[in-house]
Amino acid sequence: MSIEVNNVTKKYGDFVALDDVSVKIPTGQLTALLGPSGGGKSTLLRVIAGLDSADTGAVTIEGTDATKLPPQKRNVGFVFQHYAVFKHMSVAKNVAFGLEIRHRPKAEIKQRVGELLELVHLSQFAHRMPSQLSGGQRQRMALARALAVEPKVLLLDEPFGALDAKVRKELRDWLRRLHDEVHVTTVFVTHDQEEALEVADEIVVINQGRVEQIGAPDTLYDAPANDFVMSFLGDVTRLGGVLVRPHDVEVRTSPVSAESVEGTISRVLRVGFEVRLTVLTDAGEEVAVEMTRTHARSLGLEEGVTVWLNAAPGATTV
Ligand SMILES: Nc1ncnc2c1ncn2[C@@H]1O[C@H](COP(=O)(O)OP(=O)(O)OP(=O)(O)O)[C@@H](O)[C@H]1O
Repeated sequence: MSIEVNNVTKKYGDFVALDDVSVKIPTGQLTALLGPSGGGKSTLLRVIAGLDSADTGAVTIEGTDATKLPPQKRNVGFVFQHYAVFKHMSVAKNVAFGLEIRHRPKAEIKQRVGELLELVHLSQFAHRMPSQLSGGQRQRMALARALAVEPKVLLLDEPFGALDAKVRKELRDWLRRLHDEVHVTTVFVTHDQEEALEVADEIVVINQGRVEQIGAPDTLYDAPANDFVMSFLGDVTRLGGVLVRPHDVEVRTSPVSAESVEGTISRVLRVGFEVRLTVLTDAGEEVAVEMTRTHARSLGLEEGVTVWLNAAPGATTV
């Protein structure tokens, strides 16, 4: 195991930020720490980095007990959301910084910086100043700088947090490809479930200082351990008292079984290729349903139409 966090508790005054957290992160894996704001994700990352110390518990990195080691002795590279760039240094100098303070030979530094800039697709910007880069480019520069000293572990706190949706998506794809190339054990913090589902090999769901579930994206999505994980990883609605995903609600214009729930369509919203319906059931539940436009059209679904709802066979329910 590359990173092991065992029974870590961290308090700020009386407030418990991490409550007996244990996580194992295998070598070479890309892991997301996912959860709502204030849940403890950044605190856990900082404890792994050594920027914060645990009150109790232990952190092991690559078999070495790192609990008491200072950050610079842990062989981790980190990039935090409000990335610190050296504004007065060129992109190449920023990337070279970690190697220069380690007094590596000039020729080696030049070669390594060249390779890294190629890796993050910034070769043509080597001589620019950080202020002449876009947000996404600056973030890639920060990643190159963190990778320069060949850390065993890369820790990223909301690496794409401050960027717009399109750039986030590009960087997300890029991070996945980069990870496939260099295989450095990577842990990144995000509150964006789609980002975690798309990029990570494994997701650790953290809420109120506790680990709710750890698993591959598909496992968490298809077999959530509880209400919290189900609602955090994807949309949910309540049908007949159970949580179900809106696209797993089947709509018919006549009942198919004794379980069919009768209701009236109270709202129809068209978003791109899909249609989102709100159905008010006779029991007073407002059920959200998602389906394709074609399907909605073929059933003649409009506001005011009476329908019967069932959870699709095999649907995930909690
Ligand atoms: N230095 C500190 N002093 C006191 N409380 C703190 C400190 N750092 C964090 N906390 C509290 O610990 C809790 C967890 O914070 P943390 O930053 O780990 O959450 P997070 O899951 O990363 O949230 P976000 O997504 O908003 O960054 C929060 O309630 C926060 O207010």
